[in-house]
Amino acid sequence: MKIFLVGYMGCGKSRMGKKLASKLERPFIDLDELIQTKHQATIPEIFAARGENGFREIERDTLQKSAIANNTIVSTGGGAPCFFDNMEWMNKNGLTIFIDPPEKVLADRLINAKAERPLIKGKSYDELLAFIHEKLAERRFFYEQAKIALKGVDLTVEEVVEAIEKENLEY
Ligand SMILES: Nc1ncnc2c1ncn2[C@@H]1O[C@H](COP(=O)(O)OP(=O)(O)O)[C@@H](O)[C@H]1O
Ligand SMILES: O=C(O)C1=C[C@@H](OP(=O)(O)O)[C@@H](O)[C@H](O)C1
Ligand SMILES: [Mg+2]
Repeated sequence: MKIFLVGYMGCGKSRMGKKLASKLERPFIDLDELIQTKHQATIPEIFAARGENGFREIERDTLQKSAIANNTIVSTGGGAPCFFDNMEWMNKNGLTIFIDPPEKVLADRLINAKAERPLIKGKSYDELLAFIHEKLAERRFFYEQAKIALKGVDLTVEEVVEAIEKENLEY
């Protein structure tokens, strides 16, 4: 089945997805990269041209209508599970994994990776921490619908595989 990595910006979905795909010898797709390729524009350009609502429609269509192959590891964008019926759709179509490090770890990672993320562009460290705190509280409701939740800061790919195997699922 497909495996979907979900969680807040900076939790490591893109990085872990690549590693997991390589470990399991499966194809890998980063949803944001697929969106950028399909639309020949960067995520900030799409936000600027169509607003967040426009981006969310593209995101839903790319997730649900791209015929992503069945055994693919998919790293989603942080907002993907929180709009439309995306979380329900992912749970119906694969195994969902929520990566959940502490808020301060997210802020420490994101402070140097703001430019490509329009929602946090230009924020100071304190503003970023406050923003993460507020948004994560809203988004947790969706992330927690994932089949597997993994806390941990330095999560290894082996720990992710172990958690999947513990579920005793065909994957
Ligand atoms: N376990 C980790 N240890 C150190 N840095 C990490 C870890 N996971 C992610 N990062 C770094 O944090 C930033 C965000 O990671 P990324 O995989 O893009 O997260 P996401 O896709 O969830 O937004 C990147 O610079 C990445 O290299
Ligand atoms: O959390 C969000 O709403 C977003 C997260 C980003 O992906 P990452 O979670 O991979 O940073 C990207 O989809 C876009 O900037 C919006
Ligand atoms: Mg990512």
